[in-house]
Parts: sequence; C-alpha cells; structure tokens
Amino acid sequence: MYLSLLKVSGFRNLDGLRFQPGPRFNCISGDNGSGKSSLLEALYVLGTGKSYRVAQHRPLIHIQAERFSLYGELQPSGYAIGMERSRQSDSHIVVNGDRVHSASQLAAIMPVQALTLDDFQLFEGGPRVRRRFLDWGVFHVEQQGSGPVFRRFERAVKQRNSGLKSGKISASERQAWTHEFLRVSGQLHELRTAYTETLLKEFRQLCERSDTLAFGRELGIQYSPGWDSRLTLEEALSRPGIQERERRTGITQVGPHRADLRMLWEGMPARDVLSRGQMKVLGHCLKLAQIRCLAQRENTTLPIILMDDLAAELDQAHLTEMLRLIDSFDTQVFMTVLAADQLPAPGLWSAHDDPRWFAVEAGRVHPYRLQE
Ligand SMILES: Nc1ncnc2c1ncn2[C@@H]1O[C@H](COP(=O)(O)OP(=O)(O)OP(=O)(O)O)[C@@H](O)[C@H]1O
Repeated sequence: MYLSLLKVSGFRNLDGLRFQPGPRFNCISGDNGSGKSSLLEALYVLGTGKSYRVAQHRPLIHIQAERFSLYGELQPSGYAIGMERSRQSDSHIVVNGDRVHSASQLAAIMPVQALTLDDFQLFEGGPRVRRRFLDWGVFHVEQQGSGPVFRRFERAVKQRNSGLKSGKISASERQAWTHEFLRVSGQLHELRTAYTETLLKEFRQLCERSDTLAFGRELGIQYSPGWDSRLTLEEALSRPGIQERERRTGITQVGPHRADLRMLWEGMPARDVLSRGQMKVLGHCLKLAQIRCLAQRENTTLPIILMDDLAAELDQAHLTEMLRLIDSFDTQVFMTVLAADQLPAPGLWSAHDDPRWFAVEAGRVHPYRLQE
C-alpha cells in the first residue's frame, strides 16, 4: 500500500499543495519553518484523524482559514480518503465517497507509524506514552480481535467509575460492573502479554543486526499489568487499601488502564543511565520492531513510515544504520531533513531504487534530482 497523491489546503502553512510521492523512500528537505514537519503531520492526520504534535485540532488550521482539508489516494487499493475539519465542527471524513463516522476506521485503510524527535519519551515520558505505544501494536497485529476488546474495556472502566462516583450503587450493581471489568481486563491483559513477548523477540533480533545497535541488547523490558502481579486482578481490587481509595476518589485504582512497560538497564531505570541519543535510537528501534511484528503476519498492510528530522542528534553511524533498517521494510517512507547533504550517500543505505527527493519552499513541494 502506498500513497500516490496528497492534496492539502489550509493546514498550518500548507495551502493548495499537491504532492505525488514515490512508492518507496521519499526524502523531503527544506529550511526551518518551510513546512516539512507540517507535511508529515498532514499525512499522519489523514491516517489517524489526529496529530502527533498537538492534542487539539485548532492549531492545525491555517490562522487565516476556517478549515483544513486533506485528500489522499492509495494504491493499489484505489482508496480515496477525504478529511475536513473546521474551527467549530467535528471532522468530516469520507472514504471512496462514503462518510466514515470514526477516524479509528482509517487505521485499517491507511496505517501510519511516526518516528519523531520525541521517541525518547518512550523512556522519559509517563506510562500513558508507553501504553499508547503498546496498544498501537496490539491493535495492528490483532486487528480483528482487539478492536472490540479495547472498546469494551473503555466502557467497562467508565461504567465502573461512574458507579463508584455516584456512591449510591448497591453491592450487587457494584459486583456486576466489577465482573464485566474483570472479564474484559483479562482479555486485554492476555493480548498485551502475548504481544509484548513477540515485540521483545523482534526488538532483540533487530539489535543483533549490527555492532552499532548492539547496546540495545542490554535493554530489559518488563510488562507491568497495572496491579501487583503477584495477585490476580480480583484479589488486587478487593484489598482494603484499594477499596478505601476507590471509595474516596471514585476511580478504579488498579487494572490494565494503569499498565506500563518498565525499561531497565542493568536493573536500573533506563532513563537514568542512557544518553538522550541512545534513548532516541532505541525508541525508533522499538517502533521498527512493531513493524517487524506486523511483517511476520500474512495479509497485513505495513504502515507508511513517517520520520521527522531523523538526522537530528544522531551521528553518521547511527543514522546510516537506522536508514538501512528502515529501507529494509517493503513499505512507503517519508522522511524530513534540513538538507540532503545531512544524510549519508544513498548508496550506503538504500538497496532499492534511489530515494525520491522533494524540496519544500513556502508551503509548496517540488521534486528534484540529487546531484552525484
Ligand atoms: N496554524 C498555522 N497557521 C499558519 N502557519 C502556521 C500554523 N502552524 C504553524 N505554522 C507555521 O508553519 C511553518 C512550518 O512549520 P513546520 O513545523 O512544518 O516547519 P519545518 O519545515 O518542519 O521547520 P523545522 O526545520 O524548523 O522543523 C512555520 O513557519 C510555522 O510557524
């Protein structure tokens, strides 16, 4: 699957933009503030309905525009996705002319994975960042089975919390909500445990590839389920201290919504020992390991890979190795860079046709040929 055409209007500084990328590696260069990251962000929004840079959609709309609109065509599926978002209204998404009511449906049509400068947050950020990362993999690898589990789990937590908050629930009502919460938590826990094992295997193999990435083999990753793992979730919920906290706060205190991945280095929190560049490289590797998990499965669509400013903070050896790794996936890639000469010569990392080169200037994209 690859994107053959992108049109963007009123999105940050991009307006009237028409972009025909190549099916494999696309390098996008341009000065600071030219619109490279915005172009990548537009692709991400088209595939997910949300940005990886901001939580709200308003900053995405050009300051003088009322709305942004995005349009993309995918090959060989022939899918055409249109998306519009105004300052006031919710998003309007159309796939092949039919209205789509939830942006989450786009994930199956145009999956995207973004490698960004923030990937060190998988180490330094809070548990929410790691849960989102983990669940991206669970969702994409177990697409058929996991979608309903996520939805039921969210509903079960919400219902249980509103019952706890109202304070007026009978013991039998509380039991019924707890029963559903336990049932669906068990399913989510199983999906995450199985996926974490596969992910770790792929991550280790990826680090075996070269001496440059060998330091990644020392990383220990432990799945922490969201409660004391020596107990069952039911036992954890019935502890007097937990019940007292639930009565006081009206919030379910333990469960998969509190899960985390513990990143360890020689038994210490990895964020206390690894350099920022190392965290960034390993953060990228973890995301690429997710794509390897998908590549092992039959009939899966590999995500389009978006890489914003990969060259920042990486030395040439790490940069070359990351580019080789990314080039080894049979999927479309978009990468931004200030100038093409920041990258090692394509002959060192690209085994396929030459990457395509595009320059962004004042919100417009122009193809160009790289001088030898
Ligand atoms: N809502 C908006 N309306 C208009 N312009 C915006 C809006 N949001 C951001 N911009 C501008 O869009 C331009 C492009 O930003 P972008 O982050 O894409 O640049 P970039 O090419 O990635 O630069 P850098 O190399 O510095 O990261 C910037 O000048 C920014 O100020």
